[in-house]
Amino acid sequence: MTKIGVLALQGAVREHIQSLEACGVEAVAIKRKEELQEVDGLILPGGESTTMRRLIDKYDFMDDLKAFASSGKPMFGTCAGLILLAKNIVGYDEPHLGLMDVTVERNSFGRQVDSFEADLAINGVADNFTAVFIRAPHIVEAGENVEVLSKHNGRIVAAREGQFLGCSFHPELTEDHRLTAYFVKMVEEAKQKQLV
Ligand SMILES: NC(=O)CC[C@H](N)C(=O)O
Repeated sequence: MTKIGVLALQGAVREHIQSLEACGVEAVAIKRKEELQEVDGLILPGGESTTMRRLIDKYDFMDDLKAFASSGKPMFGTCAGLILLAKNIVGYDEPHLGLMDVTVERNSFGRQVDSFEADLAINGVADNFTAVFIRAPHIVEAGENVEVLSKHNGRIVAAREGQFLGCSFHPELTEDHRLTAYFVKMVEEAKQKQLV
């Protein structure tokens, strides 16, 4: 059975686990780097990217997360998780994981509006997806191999580059599991390829 991990250092872990289970796969909270070996794909949840980065360093996850990516297994970064995945972060000299060819800007929907909902069209996923944004980043620039999946008010809020999927919002906070299901499919396809 396909098994997907959710990095459980901080942030919205339980809701992602429930969403994955609703999609019919086994889901595990990853608290130790050794546990990465058990899973076929990984979700980096929303939360606070600077805190998550601190915990990645504290629990010595960095090399193992990069090795996970090098093995070709899919990774899905949501909100703070997208910031962790990005190769460039506006205002920072260094990225965190630096895996996905996008530039992101943190807290980029204005300070007055901490959170809001928007109906999005997401390519290959849904025509009408209610997305919850919480102090969300957006993708300022996407590399040539990045497929833009969704925009909100002209700003890129979901994208895919091969094994990497990222979104600005929190897909785990509603009962709509279609974006999680899209990631599950990515993981199943990658797993299939490795078996052949
Ligand atoms: N909901 C979220 O994940 C917010 C992300 C947070 N603003 C950050 O920069 O890490």
